[in-house]
Parts: sequence; structure tokens; C-alpha cells
Amino acid sequence: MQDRFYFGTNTKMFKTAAETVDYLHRLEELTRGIPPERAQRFVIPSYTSLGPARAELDRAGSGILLGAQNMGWEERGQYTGEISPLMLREAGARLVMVGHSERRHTFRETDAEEEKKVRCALDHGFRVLLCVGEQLEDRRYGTGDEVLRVQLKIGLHQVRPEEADRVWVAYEPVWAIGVNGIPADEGYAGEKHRMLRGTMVELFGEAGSRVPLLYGGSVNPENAVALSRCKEIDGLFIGRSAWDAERFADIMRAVLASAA
Ligand SMILES: O=C[C@H](O)COP(=O)(O)O
Repeated sequence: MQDRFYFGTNTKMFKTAAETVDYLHRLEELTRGIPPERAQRFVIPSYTSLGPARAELDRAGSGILLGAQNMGWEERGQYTGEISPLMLREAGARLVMVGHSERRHTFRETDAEEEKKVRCALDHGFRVLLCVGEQLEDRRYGTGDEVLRVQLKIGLHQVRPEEADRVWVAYEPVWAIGVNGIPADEGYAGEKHRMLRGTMVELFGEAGSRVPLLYGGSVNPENAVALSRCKEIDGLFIGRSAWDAERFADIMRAVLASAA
């Protein structure tokens, strides 16, 4: 765990704009006392929530970082249904998530596409949260490390070491995510994070040792503290257990109290 712990949520295709604003209002109210040097909070809502969410965060003077769930790799063009970096910036996003498991596996995105998105997001001044994760069959065949290394090496192929401070990585084993997910235990997650850290250092030298590595996949109030105690885990990236502001705030408080 680094001195500053990361707490984030992706609300996926849940929460309308109005629901997102209510949620952010409550989350800010509950967590604004947490010193920014101890915790970086971030929320990644639906595209249509971004504008109203930006307005709410600015009104509250909140330090919650606002992110987008995906992004096309061109500023404009014949890409029906895509969203461009210019649109996301205008709507108020400061962070772009790339390569979430559901993008890779439900929408068949490739590592080469994630590479282009990462490059484009950095070119437009965003922070990037690159998600990586192995599938159950990789775990069964013992090929998880290879898969994760390929996802990192291709996804980050065009990132220069001096840009690494704008990159965050979320490790989310595919089998751990969502309603049917089985959370990774801290031993397994810690081992994978050590391997990921080694790869980041291999890619970016000293700068790679500072890239925040977040764990995601069925994080909940019961396992959050144990996961956060892993030296190699710098943050928690949470779905369902963070969509209620009280529950998310309780997780933050418990993790920070255990680190104090
Ligand atoms: O983006 C978040 C992850 O997919 C984790 O979701 P989950 O905590 O509901 O398993």
C-alpha cells in the first residue's frame, strides 16, 4: 500500500444522470473529511452523467476525480456509437478507463485497440486507468501471468516513461468480477500484483514503481481491509459494493483506519 490509497468505482450501465448526481452529492458529504494525501477518490459513471456530475463536483469543490468508461481513439470520424476525447473532455472527464473486462470480453476489444486508446487519452491530457485481467481458463492452464504481461506490454506500448505518472493500472481477474464473481483472496491478488509491478518496472524503470496498481473484482466490506493490507495493492476498484454511497464510504473508512 502506498501512502495514498486509491478508491474508485465504475458504475457500468447503472445510474442515470440524476442518480449519479445524488450519489456524488452523498459520497462527497460522507467522505470530504478524508485528507486528499491519504486517499484519491474517483468515480466513473455513464457518459450521459458526465456533464451533470462535473457540475456537481465543481459546485461542491470536490476532490473526487471523474472518469469515463471508454473512449474512441480518434478525435472525430465515421465511428457511429463511439465517443471521442474531445467530447469527454468537454463533458468534464479527467480520467479515461481503457480495457475494462466487459469491453474486452463482451465487446471483443483487442489489446491493439487498447494500445491506441491509451495513446490517444494521454495525448488529450487524461489520466488513464488500464484494466487487465486473466480469464478462468488462463488460471486453470497456469497462463495468467503471460496474459497479464501481454495486456500490459501491448496496452502500454506507446507510453513513454515520463508519461507513466498519468497511468494507473487495475488488475481485475475476469472470474472475480460481477454477480457471479468469486473474489481473489489477498494471497493470490498479492502474487499477481507483485508480477505486475515487476512488469511495470521492466517497462518504465523507476517510474514504473510508482504507477498505482489497483485490485478489482468483487471487493466488498468483508474483504476490502485484507486486500488493502497487501503491500503491493495501492487501491481498490469497486463495482457493486460501492454503488451505495454509505457502503463505499464505510469501506474507505475501514481501510484507512486499518492503515493508521
Ligand atoms: O469495474 C469494476 C469491476 O468490474 C468490479 O465489479 P464488481 O466489484 O461488481 O465485481
